[in-house]
Amino acid sequence: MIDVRDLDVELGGMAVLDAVSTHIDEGRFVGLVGPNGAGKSTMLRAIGAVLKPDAGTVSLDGESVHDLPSRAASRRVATVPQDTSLSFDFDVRDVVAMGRTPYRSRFRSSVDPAGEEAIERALDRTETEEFADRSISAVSGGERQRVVLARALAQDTPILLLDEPTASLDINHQIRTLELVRELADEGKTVIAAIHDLNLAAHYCDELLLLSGGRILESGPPERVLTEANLAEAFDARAVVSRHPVTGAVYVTALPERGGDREGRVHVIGGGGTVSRLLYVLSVAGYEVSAGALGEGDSDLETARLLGLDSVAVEPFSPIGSEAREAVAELIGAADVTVIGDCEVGTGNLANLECARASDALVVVEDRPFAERNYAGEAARELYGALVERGTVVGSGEVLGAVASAMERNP
Ligand SMILES: Nc1ncnc2c1ncn2[C@@H]1O[C@H](COP(=O)(O)OP(=O)(O)OP(=O)(O)O)[C@@H](O)[C@H]1O
Repeated sequence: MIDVRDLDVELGGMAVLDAVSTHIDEGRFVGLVGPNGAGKSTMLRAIGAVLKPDAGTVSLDGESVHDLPSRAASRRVATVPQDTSLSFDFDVRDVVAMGRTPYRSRFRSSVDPAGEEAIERALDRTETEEFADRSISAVSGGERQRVVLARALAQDTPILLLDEPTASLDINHQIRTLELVRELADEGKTVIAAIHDLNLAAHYCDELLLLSGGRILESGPPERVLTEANLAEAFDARAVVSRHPVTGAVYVTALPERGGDREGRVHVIGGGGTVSRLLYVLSVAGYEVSAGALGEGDSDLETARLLGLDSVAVEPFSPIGSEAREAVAELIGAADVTVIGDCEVGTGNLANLECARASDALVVVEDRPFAERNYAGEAARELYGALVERGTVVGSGEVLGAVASAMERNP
């Protein structure tokens, strides 16, 4: 159990950590997230007794880490620093063996019965065995990062502190490393890791601590911490938070700032991925964009959600019910311009197109000619034909211009 109480750290005359308090239970995997310079490394260094705080305490199972003799502290906490460069030229296996230092006597060439096994196990779990006999100066940056993790594992501590453990790793090893760290936590280790990739952090960690300007802005399960408001405050970034469609984990997408100069509301009718790009382009241009109705599972709906747009969702592959129809009518009523994407004119879209009739300013995207589309019967064809006649028909590359003109005509 780690208990951090009112931690203050000043560096170079600046308050880097300001009254930081938190409590971490055994076997938890906690992700430390926050912008550059927030104080993540400093917090890890203070918890790992690498740095003495100016005020406050860090207790491990009730004992102050800063009062423990260094060997005792090293048997409790292992740290993998951000900078893994080593200034000596040992073989990888010897570097990993250094993790056993806290268990070796300085006076006798004494025995560390668990040592060999711990070293082999650490090499095995970090997949560094294959280059164990190579010099540490002859491995890549990412391989070295795994070696330093192996050294920390060989240290066999109940607490593991990792400062950006995946920073120089390829995508495969990022996942493998975090899977390993997850396993270690499930086996009972308490892990705190500074992680820049919010989505990896959300997927693997039990809890997140969001640090900003040396203070904890939020802590708790990923869905509580990674909110649009918290991300805006901590990172000064526009981001939308959704659920990853495959893993179900909280998923953050950082967006470019809205262009800002385009004003007005645009409603988009699409489906089957025909308007995903369009939703993005209109939204980034600055418009308030809404979409729908779209079937659950439709990639256009996923995009709308990722972009944080107003959308109407319905059961997939079924006609749009009266409630959804009303919602669509309301969005179209509020919009200055309605855009019909290059989508199917099938049963699914029929009610949307009927609602679009009410729009005073219609832009119709036609990458495929009228005749080549699929229609759900003659009535659908007629309805669509009527909309085409009333609207401005453009290719998908010209939509932004067409929307701007329609806005001007319909202020
Ligand atoms: N030795 C030092 N002297 C003065 N200021 C320092 C020192 N070490 C760190 N800082 C400052 O303390 C702040 C916090 O640094 P820290 O490394 O803890 O941030 P971080 O959240 O880990 O950042 P990053 O994501 O960039 O690694 C930064 O503004 C940094 O410039």
